[in-house]
Amino acid sequence: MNLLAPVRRDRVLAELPQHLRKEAALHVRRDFHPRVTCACQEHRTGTVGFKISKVIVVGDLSVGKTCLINRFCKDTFDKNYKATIGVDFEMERFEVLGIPFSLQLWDTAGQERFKCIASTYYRGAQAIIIVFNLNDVASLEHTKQWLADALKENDPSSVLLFLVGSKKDLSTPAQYVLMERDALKVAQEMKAEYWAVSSLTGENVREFFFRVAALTFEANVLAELEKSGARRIGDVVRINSDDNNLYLTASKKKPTCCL
Ligand SMILES: Nc1nc2c(ncn2[C@@H]2O[C@H](COP(=O)(O)OP(=O)(O)OP(=O)(O)O)[C@@H](O)[C@H]2O)c(=O)[nH]1
Ligand SMILES: [Mg+2]
Repeated sequence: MNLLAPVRRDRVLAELPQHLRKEAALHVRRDFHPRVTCACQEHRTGTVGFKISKVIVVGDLSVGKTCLINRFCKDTFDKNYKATIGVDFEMERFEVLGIPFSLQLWDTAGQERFKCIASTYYRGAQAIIIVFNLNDVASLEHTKQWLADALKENDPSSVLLFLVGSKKDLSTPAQYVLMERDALKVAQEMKAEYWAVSSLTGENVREFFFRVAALTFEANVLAELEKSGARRIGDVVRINSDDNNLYLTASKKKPTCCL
């Protein structure tokens, strides 16, 4: 893979992609954080343009993790089940607000016998995608355990969480409504952003990964700004301490400028 090849035109993000459900979103701002927009305009994003952010995808066997990644990265869908053995990964390059940004998508095995190998790849993730099957309530219940395992290897205070219901094409509207109600509750408990997708039809797949790329990028730039001391003392820059953040955890002081 050539890291220097131009970014595909359909991987260019000029605006913040929106959440699916406001009840379970990482934040509900319409635009990128003003500091991020400002830093990108001035090319003050530190190492973000050169960084590859790691995203891990976990969940029960056969919920559709591999199909989800393949639909987005290769625009393909295979109706035959081929279990992932250990892990697999795909690299996807974006341009966000004019800055190159790459996501490394780690597709892990859901089968118990491969879990041990897969879990050795959990460390250092900037985002965790927990997938369940919208037509299988047990797979939703198991997401809590998948999350707990993934968090053992990562910093819970900085990692972004996404709870994704798969195989939306297989549920009737009435079944979907019931499942979504439960899934939103789980997402809120986890402080995860909720999505529902179909890799067969492609519904919401692109929107979802664009959101992952945008929020991971935004968190990275904010962390860089914080690290580089480009903030004023007492002006805490944290993605999870924003006014519009539903999962508010810390007290905050509103930024008054983009520095
Ligand atoms: N109808 C439908 N079938 C799907 C969808 N996504 C995946 N599948 C099917 O579900 C089965 C399992 O999909 P995979 O993507 O291999 O599942 P996985 O989560 O990667 O499984 P492991 O690698 O064992 O953990 C395959 O037969 C897919 O064709 C979807 O959106 N709709
Ligand atoms: Mg797989």
